Amino acid sequence: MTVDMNTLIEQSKIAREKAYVPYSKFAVGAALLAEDGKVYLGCNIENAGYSMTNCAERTAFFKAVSEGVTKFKAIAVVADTDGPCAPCGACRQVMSEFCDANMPVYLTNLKGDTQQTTVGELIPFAFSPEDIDYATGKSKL
Ligand SMILES: O=c1ccn([C@H]2C[C@H](O)[C@@H](CO)O2)c(=O)[nH]1
Ligand SMILES: [Zn+2]
Repeated sequence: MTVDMNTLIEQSKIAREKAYVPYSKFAVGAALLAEDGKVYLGCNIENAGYSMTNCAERTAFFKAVSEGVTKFKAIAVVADTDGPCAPCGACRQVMSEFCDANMPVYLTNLKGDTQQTTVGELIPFAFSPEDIDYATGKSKL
């Protein structure tokens, strides 16, 4: 069974319910569809040392990658925002590490506004693994 956009968005709302956000109270959920059809859920996890906070999107990616899953087909992100919730720069960089530029990203909110974009649109001209020359440790750019 393939997971469609609406199912992935519903899953992201379920993920959001687990958000640990005592400081910002801004709960975010993400649902990441892996190539094999499995969905990895992520929520944001805050910390009294604010900078240790992990976003919902990266939680989902790190759960999958830590289980050996590194290929993905789509991700949905949801928050209680006026417009569709946009991922931060750190999450865009992580997306660019593991996803093709044309991978769909569904940005949504609790009201149901949905904006479909792609990883490449969110992070054009990304620094990627191909930019590093591992023989010399220097950038190829
Ligand atoms: O796309 C986003 C944007 C923000 N946050 C989290 C980080 C922090 O916990 C809270 C406020 O920035 O929202 C996410 O999880 N994903
Ligand atoms: Zn983020």
